[in-house]
Amino acid sequence: MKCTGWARSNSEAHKDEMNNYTTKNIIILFSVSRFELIINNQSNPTRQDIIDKIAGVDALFWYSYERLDDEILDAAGSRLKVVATMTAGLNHIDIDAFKRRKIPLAYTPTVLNKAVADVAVLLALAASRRLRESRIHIEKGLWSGFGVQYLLGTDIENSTVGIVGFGGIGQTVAKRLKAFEVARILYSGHREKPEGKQLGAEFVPLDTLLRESDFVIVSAPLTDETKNMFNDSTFAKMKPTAVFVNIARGAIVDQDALIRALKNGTIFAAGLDVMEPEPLPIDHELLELPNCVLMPHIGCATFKTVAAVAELTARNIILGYENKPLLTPVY
Ligand SMILES: O=C(O)[C@H](O)CO
Repeated sequence: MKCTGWARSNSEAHKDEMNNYTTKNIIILFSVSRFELIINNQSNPTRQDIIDKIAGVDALFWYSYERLDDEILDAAGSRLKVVATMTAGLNHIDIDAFKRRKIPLAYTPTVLNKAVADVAVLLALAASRRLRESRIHIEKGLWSGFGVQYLLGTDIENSTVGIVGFGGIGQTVAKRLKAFEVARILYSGHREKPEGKQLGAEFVPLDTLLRESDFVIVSAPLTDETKNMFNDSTFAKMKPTAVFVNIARGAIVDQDALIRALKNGTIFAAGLDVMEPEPLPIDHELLELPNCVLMPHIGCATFKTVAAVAELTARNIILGYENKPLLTPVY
């Protein structure tokens, strides 16, 4: 049995990390199930690199945002029995192609909720307390000492926080926010969730959320409906003191509109773990904005979480190969 894994690591350090903390468990799991594991250690494999190497595998362990579609499934060939993506997001996958071919497909919801929610809170605090600007002040010698008006930020205590997309990650963010004694948690989405009441969160229309929130945190999946959902008109509805956080997918935001909103003071600040494109070019305008805190899409990147996500992916592959029900099937 052959299974191929594709890492998206783009630095030697990241690769070592993968090897030490993630691949070790996977190798053990696969070897006891008598899989031959072909590990791709190539930094930034191109689509063609992937296509060239996956012919004849029984399973794909997908750790990449490369589109997973008919072309890839054709390249893998008729032996392919199961595919598992090491992501909670599914926007890079043509799910219909899997359904048509009846190939089991697994993903990794839930296990990364806490790590990603932590990053949402981290970015909310970092942006509201002007972390990037503060660092610039120190580096450039602009720190002139104590000043009553110096680098004032906005408080999270007693604030209204709006969460757009109240799935597992959004709900975990709400749990964490309790510790900060926020005044209200609002959420929007397709429907009211039973967990909302338990968490003391109010289901409101998006416009209400935008108008009333001091922090707007996006944790919705990227779909045709959410693509560019944050644009000039959405930002215009937000408070000029609002902090915008995105830990979901960059394409949910019209990034040029966000840059305008940050430059013009339409909103106060932003914290982003995701952007477009990824990796962000080093001369991108987002990097020049003092009121924008950026992280390179590492929401789930803790040693423990990545290991758990990798293990779940491997277990799904083994189950799928043995024709058993997947732990976390996509469909
Ligand atoms: O979809 C996911 O799993 C997250 O974006 C982690 O990278």
